Amino acid sequence: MSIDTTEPLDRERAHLTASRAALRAMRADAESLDIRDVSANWVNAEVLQQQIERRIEALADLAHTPLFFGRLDYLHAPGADRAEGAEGERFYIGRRHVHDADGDPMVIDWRAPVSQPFYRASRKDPMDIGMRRRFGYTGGRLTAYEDEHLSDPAEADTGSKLLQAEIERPRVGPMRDIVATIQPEQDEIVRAGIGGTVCVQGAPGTGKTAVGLHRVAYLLYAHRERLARTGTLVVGPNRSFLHYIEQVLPALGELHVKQATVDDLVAHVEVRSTDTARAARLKGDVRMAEVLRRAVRDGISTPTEPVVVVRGSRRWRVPAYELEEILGELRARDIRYGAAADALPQRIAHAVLTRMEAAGEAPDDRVQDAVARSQPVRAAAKAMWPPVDAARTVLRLLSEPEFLARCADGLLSEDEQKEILWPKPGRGVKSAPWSAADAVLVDEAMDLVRRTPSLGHVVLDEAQDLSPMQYRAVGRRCTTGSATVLGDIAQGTTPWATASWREALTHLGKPDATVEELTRGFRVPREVIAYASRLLPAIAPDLAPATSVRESPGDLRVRRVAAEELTAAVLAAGRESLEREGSVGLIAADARVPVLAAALDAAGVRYLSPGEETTEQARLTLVPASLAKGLEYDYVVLDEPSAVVDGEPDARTGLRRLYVALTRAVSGLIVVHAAPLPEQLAA
Ligand SMILES: Nc1ncnc2c1ncn2[C@@H]1O[C@H](COP(=O)(O)OP(=O)(O)OP(=O)(O)O)[C@@H](O)[C@H]1O
Repeated sequence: MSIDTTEPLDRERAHLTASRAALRAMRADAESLDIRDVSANWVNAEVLQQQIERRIEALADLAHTPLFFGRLDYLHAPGADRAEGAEGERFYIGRRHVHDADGDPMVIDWRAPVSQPFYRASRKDPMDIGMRRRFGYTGGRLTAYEDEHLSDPAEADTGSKLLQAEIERPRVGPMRDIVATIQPEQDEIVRAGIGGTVCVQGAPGTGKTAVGLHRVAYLLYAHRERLARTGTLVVGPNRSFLHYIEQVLPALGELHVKQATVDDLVAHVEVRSTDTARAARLKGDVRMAEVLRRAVRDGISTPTEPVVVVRGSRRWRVPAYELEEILGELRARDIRYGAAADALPQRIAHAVLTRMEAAGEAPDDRVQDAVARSQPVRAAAKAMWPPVDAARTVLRLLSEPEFLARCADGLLSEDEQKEILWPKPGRGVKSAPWSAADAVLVDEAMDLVRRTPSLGHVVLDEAQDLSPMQYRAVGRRCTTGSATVLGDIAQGTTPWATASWREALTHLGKPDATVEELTRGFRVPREVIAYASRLLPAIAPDLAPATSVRESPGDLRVRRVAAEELTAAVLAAGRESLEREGSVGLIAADARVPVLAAALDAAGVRYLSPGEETTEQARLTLVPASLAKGLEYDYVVLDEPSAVVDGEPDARTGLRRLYVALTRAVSGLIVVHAAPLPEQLAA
């Protein structure tokens, strides 16, 4: 390996300049396209114009994201049969494809098959690569390169300094893409086929979120048309997290991926109350799916009267027993409640038509439609299979003890039923005291009535925190597509957090998904992860601690102070951290946040809320422990660990919350406490 700054660098800079010029020309071409002559009608023209505008948008030259970050020199032309004399080819690898005026590639998209060896080739398997070159940039300027001759046995494998520099880079601002340094084990997940669902268990900072986002970008490249039709979605735990990650995909040229929380997906009713932990757990229990199925079907009733249809001078009669048969058949079929309701009048009409034919008439489809729409048939169908409003059904379930008892018979104990009933019955869908867990029930009920449309691919981040009913809600949004499920059992902080990925995947409707594990940590320094891992035996005994790829051991300090000095000491630690480069996160139990906010205000220290972008001027964020998940800061000051633990309904959840808070630091962690540390940490 060599880091060189002489002449070859000039050649590479020249290629960069030429590539940027080529990109500008591509954009100018797109801008000057005149579609008036080629599109026959205005609908086509509109669609075409939109596509062109998207292309122009995607071709923007972003000053701070280098156009290419790597180069591959193949030993032979890819695809050529490697005959002697076949010439090797050189490819520059970047965030998007750039070609010159003749259409020859100047930069290859990182997602293209020829780019793959950039991420995967090794000395063991050089993948026909003679040389792999990585480029280093400083403020948009190409300043260094690093070569590996993978087939040269004499060259020592010393690891990449540029990779190391990228990992150690001080953090400011939102999450960035890792496209220049995706690691082989990450690349395998990024490029896994679209057909299957992949679940990734990974310790804090192993790149789960990064991998999930790059996977979406990869799938959009490899299956652009299909996914443009069906759509893609990234699901994250909360708004601040979504703000933190929202610029990664646009930087990769993907501007149209939806991002949402689970609550957003099921926002059919206004959430205005909170459940007890026990009620929320019960409402998230998978038994509720069957309770709801019964509730939705509760109104179905066996006919006792025949249907009589009058046409002209004749009366046609379908007896009750035959109606009952039709009903039985519909009940047994695995179709949505609403679809069955739509089908029922047609079925009854069919029975009428059979009678007409038997009597020598020759009715056609129009007659069948007319019969199906006739008043007696519609009335009978409505009585047998009444229309259902999903939200009203759930409202009744949570308001009427007898209705709940009927639907939950043999599923929920009396005690459990009491627990989930609202203290006061809801009056109407608009004003009822819906909780977040109730909204998920409404979503399930809606899907029982009408099938929820499925997307092509869904990425589910921080998946460990979902309840079985929430997994089902996400799962029905990818029934015909696939999913990437990312999480860490040790970071599960909801009372219903999953204990097993197999189980979670079953609820999601993807029981055959493959489960991969990532163990190399890119965020948390060695000493800090070792400290946090003291909690693992108590919170997730089956998981191995992550290893850290960071060279610096990290800066870990634990300070005990007198109770009355706690806030001042935390403030001092915050100030101390601000003297270093990069972002600072002051993490505290939610209940401690107002006190710390007041202290920061009084001291004139400017601070942000999670999700607000850190800048060179505003680098300190005050983070309630409940929002720390998924975020990272260069330096973390952790206020009173025992308060973080005590903020949760049970000790295990508390320790998991603490584990999340302890694993947000990139460079250093200062723990400040007045109360004794939790014994697992003090050990
Ligand atoms: N291959 C890589 N090259 C450079 N940086 C990386 C790489 N993989 C991950 N990182 C960085 O490591 C940090 C942690 O990544 P990420 O947030 O994706 O981890 P995570 O597994 O989702 O963590 P958590 O469990 O805490 O949510 C991020 O700053 C990310 O950019």
